[in-house]
Amino acid sequence: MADSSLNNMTSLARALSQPTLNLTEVTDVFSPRNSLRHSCRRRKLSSCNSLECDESATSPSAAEARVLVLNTGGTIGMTLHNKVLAPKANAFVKGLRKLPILHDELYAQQTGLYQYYGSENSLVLPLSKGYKRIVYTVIEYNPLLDSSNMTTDDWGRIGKDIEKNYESYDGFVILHGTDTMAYTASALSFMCEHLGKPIILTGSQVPIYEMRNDGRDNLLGALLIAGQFVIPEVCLYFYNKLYRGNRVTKVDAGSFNAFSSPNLAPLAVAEVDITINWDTVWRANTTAKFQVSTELNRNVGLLRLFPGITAATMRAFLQPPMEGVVLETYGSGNAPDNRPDLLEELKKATDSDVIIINCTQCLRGTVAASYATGKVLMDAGLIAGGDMTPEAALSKLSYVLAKKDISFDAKKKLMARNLRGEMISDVAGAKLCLSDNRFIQVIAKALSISCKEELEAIRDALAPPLACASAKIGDIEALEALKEMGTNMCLSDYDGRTPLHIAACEGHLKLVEYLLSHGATVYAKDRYGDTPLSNAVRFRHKEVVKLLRKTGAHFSRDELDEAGTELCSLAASGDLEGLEIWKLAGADLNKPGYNGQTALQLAHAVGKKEVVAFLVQLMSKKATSGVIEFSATPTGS
Ligand SMILES: NC(=O)C[C@H](N)C(=O)O
Repeated sequence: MADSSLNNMTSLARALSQPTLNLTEVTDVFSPRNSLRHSCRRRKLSSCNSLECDESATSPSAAEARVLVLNTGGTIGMTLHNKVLAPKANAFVKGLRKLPILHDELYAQQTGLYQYYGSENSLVLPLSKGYKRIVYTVIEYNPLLDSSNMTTDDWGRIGKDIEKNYESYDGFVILHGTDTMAYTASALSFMCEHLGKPIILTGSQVPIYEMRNDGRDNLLGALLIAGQFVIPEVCLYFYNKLYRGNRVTKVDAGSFNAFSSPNLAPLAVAEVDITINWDTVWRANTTAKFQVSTELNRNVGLLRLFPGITAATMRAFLQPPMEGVVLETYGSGNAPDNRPDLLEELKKATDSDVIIINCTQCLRGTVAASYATGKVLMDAGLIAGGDMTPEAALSKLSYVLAKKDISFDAKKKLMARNLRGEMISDVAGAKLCLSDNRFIQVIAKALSISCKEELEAIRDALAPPLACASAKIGDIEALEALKEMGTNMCLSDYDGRTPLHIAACEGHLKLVEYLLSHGATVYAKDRYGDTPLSNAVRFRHKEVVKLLRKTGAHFSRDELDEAGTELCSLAASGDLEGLEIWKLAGADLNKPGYNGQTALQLAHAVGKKEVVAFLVQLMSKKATSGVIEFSATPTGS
């Protein structure tokens, strides 16, 4: 342990002493801007000169973020009908337009927002404290549902809508009734595989149309987080807190503070500032592309143990077609060990391939094999559900049991494993404590710092530039050391540049792979609005482009807007390699440039025959997952 810390220190020291490690240089790797590119991006933002649209709102090209809102129903949009609350169709967006905290009509008009986004359901928040404009589009479901009416089919529809729109938005907000919100949030957390963007469920206890209501704050908070932070999780936002979706349960029907996450601290709190608890945020750790698995097994159920339950009740519940059961047991996962009749029913069910998960009825705590009354359940073949909520355990069963391509044993193993942060993992507790880290200790001593909060503050201040510096020279060991300190690989330097941006510029494929497997996000945008993908394209790192594409990276809307002009300039200069890499990165070669001409038309007009031939060949090939199936040597003319 001491040795490896010392090694890590050595490699960090090495990173720090590299002559190439001038931090200004590192972060300036991509600073020079092409003014044409940037003026193309700005819609009509620069013509906006009202007091509402101050300079900071209009000058940086990365100032707008897009969020898709799926309105499924719930109290937030309900009105009274015959003295009871029920959803009201086609009223929500109209209502929002009248609320200045949720829509800035002047900005929308002056920047041509409606024409640009082409939707009457597009709205825009006032400028955020972080100088972002969050433009959001609302899709209203028909019918709108009280969440008590939700089924697994509705979960599938939400999942598919997110999948369909994934590349066009920075984040997603799902408006949902509170009654079954914890179930939907849990289910979506499993259904959304390799998620890289925030999906935030919210709703309210009082309709947004009423004078005193919690809907406005909840919606505003969810939008601000979804538009400003790359939290790659299905979350639930309520009463100023952002929770991991599969950790929550509804605990209060009469309070604005309706949800609790008993076994996991909130991912963020929205107080004077929005503070993200990055140490807790789940990291994607994948190089695979986002997809939604809508296959769910409905033969699952929840059974709450109670004193005096009969064997007949147990038997009836475990009958086919039941395939998976969450047994809500007492305390730390206990059941009577003096009831052989019950234990026999459980054993018979597990022997006939019913998966039974042992979850506690307690709000807080975990299942542990500390009592004889708990051990009998393990002996009967139950799987320990750790500290999972019953909602998470049930939806996980439904998701895992529906998997077609894996064996029954593999399904049991998946149920025991932490898949999306829904339970304490095997390595829980192994998280490195900052005070163990020699590197931080040395700094702390030098600065006479002793308390944990101060140490964390130092780590958070030092880590981003150090990680970018390590990325610049391709030093995985140094990154490893930083990771051991608890550094979040998504943190950016003062230019908004993450280690992944830098590694993509440098073409360090192995390091890009490392970062992607350790929590880096492909959707990070620097202060110029550039993504790691556009950096890799600019510096012609083909393999990095392929890997980023495979992981789901795509050009941002702004980058796509200017692709035509960039392609024309490559065509004009006969830059075949440049054209190929843009195609690899997913650009549409038919996109016209600023004067309406496509790259092909331009090459033709200026007599670049080899470019014409190359483009024709390129356009006939399919670029799937960043691979174009042809050789780069152009043929014919
Ligand atoms: N507050 C709410 O949203 C409760 C409502 N019954 C629902 O779940 O849709």
